[in-house]
Amino acid sequence: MVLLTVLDAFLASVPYALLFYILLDMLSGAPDLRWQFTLAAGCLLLMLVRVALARVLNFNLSLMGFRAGYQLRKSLGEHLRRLPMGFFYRTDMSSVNNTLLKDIDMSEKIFTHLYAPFIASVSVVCFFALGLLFKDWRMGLAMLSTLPLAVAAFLLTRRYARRWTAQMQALMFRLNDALMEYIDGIKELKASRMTGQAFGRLDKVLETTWRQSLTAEKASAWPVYSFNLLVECGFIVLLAAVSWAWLGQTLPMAEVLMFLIAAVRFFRPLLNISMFLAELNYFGLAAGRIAKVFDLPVLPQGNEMRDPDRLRIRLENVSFAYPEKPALFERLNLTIEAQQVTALVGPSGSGKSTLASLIARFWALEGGTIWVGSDSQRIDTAKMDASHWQSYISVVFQQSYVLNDTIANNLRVAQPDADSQALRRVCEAARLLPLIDSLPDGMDTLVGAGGVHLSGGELQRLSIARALLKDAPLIILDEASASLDPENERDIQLAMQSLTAGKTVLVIAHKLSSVRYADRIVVMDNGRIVEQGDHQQLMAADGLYAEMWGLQQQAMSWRPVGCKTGVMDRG
Ligand SMILES: Nc1ncnc2c1ncn2[C@@H]1O[C@H](COP(=O)(O)OP(=O)(O)OP(=O)(O)O)[C@@H](O)[C@H]1O
Repeated sequence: MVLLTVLDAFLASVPYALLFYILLDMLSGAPDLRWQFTLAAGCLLLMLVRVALARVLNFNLSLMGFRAGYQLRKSLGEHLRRLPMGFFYRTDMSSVNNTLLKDIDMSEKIFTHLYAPFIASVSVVCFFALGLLFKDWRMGLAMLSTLPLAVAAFLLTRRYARRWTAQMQALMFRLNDALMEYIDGIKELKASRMTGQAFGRLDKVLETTWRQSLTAEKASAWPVYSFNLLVECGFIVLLAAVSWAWLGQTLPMAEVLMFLIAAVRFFRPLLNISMFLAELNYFGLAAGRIAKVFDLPVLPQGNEMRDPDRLRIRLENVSFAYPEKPALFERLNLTIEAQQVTALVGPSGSGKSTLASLIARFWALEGGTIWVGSDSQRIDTAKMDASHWQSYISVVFQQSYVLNDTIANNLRVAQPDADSQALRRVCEAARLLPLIDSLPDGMDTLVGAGGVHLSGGELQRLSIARALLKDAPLIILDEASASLDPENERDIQLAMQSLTAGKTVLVIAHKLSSVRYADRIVVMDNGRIVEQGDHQQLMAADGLYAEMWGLQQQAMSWRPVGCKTGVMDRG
């Protein structure tokens, strides 16, 4: 591709040499029209060759750009997939979005917009400089006289400009974030009548960005300004040299004209080069940000592909701490029996969700082991291939994730080749079928942003249907903590019964009544397991569980009175 671009630049320079001979002939005492036509026809032919070449070049460069962008996005996506959950909690995701959307776009642009023009400009400049030096070294030197100064000025001001370029990009990203924050939060802001304050905040960011970006824009243009100014001074030096040589009769008119025409052709790509180099500054910063994401350490995983003989999970001396936080679990031990329902209960913040996340390997342990399988064939889950282990698990979060796609495609995330009968079967079990059949496009109805709105309960049932389709032997359920209407709640309970039948189930429970019949209830408090047993045993023990049960029963018997004052009274 480089050779083709250089060839194209060479072909672009040749007509100027032909022009010289046309001028020479015109200014001679006996112009030869046939000779001039032949040379002009040569120029035309070169132009046609260049048109054909440009098609090949543009097509291949676009292809290279899209391929590079595709590969980068794919590898970045793969890398993000292998990062621990901690990254997604701690990192400002808008910076990752910016890297994924803007920085990679910029890398694509390098190929589609910069690569060929840059090489072509450098080649044209080189061909012209060599050609003119060869023709008349004095004029050639005059034309190039200010170039070293221009390069030095460019290099000197580049460092200063780079700082401002970085600042300008940061400002743009800040502006994007502020806009996204405003748009994302507009529903809640409206509800709490705070759009005015929030817009004031956005307005402030807009104003600061506008003011600072003006300064930054001026500063970052310095290298291009100084380079262009000094390069153009070269044209003045050339004019003086050409006039001096012509007056001294050491330069014929044809060469005077040729030098002047060629100078215009020489300086234009030179000025372009400075713009390309300035754009390369932006690319350098984007490449740095992309490299930073690639440098993030991934969740360690093994390559064990054995299938566990049973889905019995044993946590042995498990220790874990969130980054920059004190230890949450220290030497925690727990067994989750195969094909039983184990419920995790406890006060908010006691560590229920974290425990489930560790089993699903969203995080790496600090110490201890999570085994799967019977005692005779136990496998360390940390040594298993992550995708292999996750193929055994279905997680149903209380806040379900929905793609902006059809219901069918949302379900097929769990099993891409599932046929429509399988989809209907799981939707029936998840109590979604009546809703889907009432929609005009049925399974092909679009949901998510821009599609049909689904209620919280319906979304959770969609998530259950997805888990049913995956048919994994270990189910982790994060029970909805928010109150649902009785009908929705009953539907979800029935859907969950279908999902969990015959499986190993771990339920993170917020309402004790819903796990009353669990095979085992594990009570957590402050990162420790304080009690375990079935409902009867725990009630008899009269500990934390019995206390929580009593409080929830009391809460259930409260009813609102005096709606006008909002006072709650015990019924
Ligand atoms: N991503 C995180 N980063 C840092 N700390 C976290 C993170 N997630 C949870 N924690 C902290 O870990 C502790 C346990 O949280 P966890 O969500 O596991 O409790 P939980 O029992 O599931 O709570 P809830 O019933 O309110 O959902 C809490 O102190 C919480 O603040």
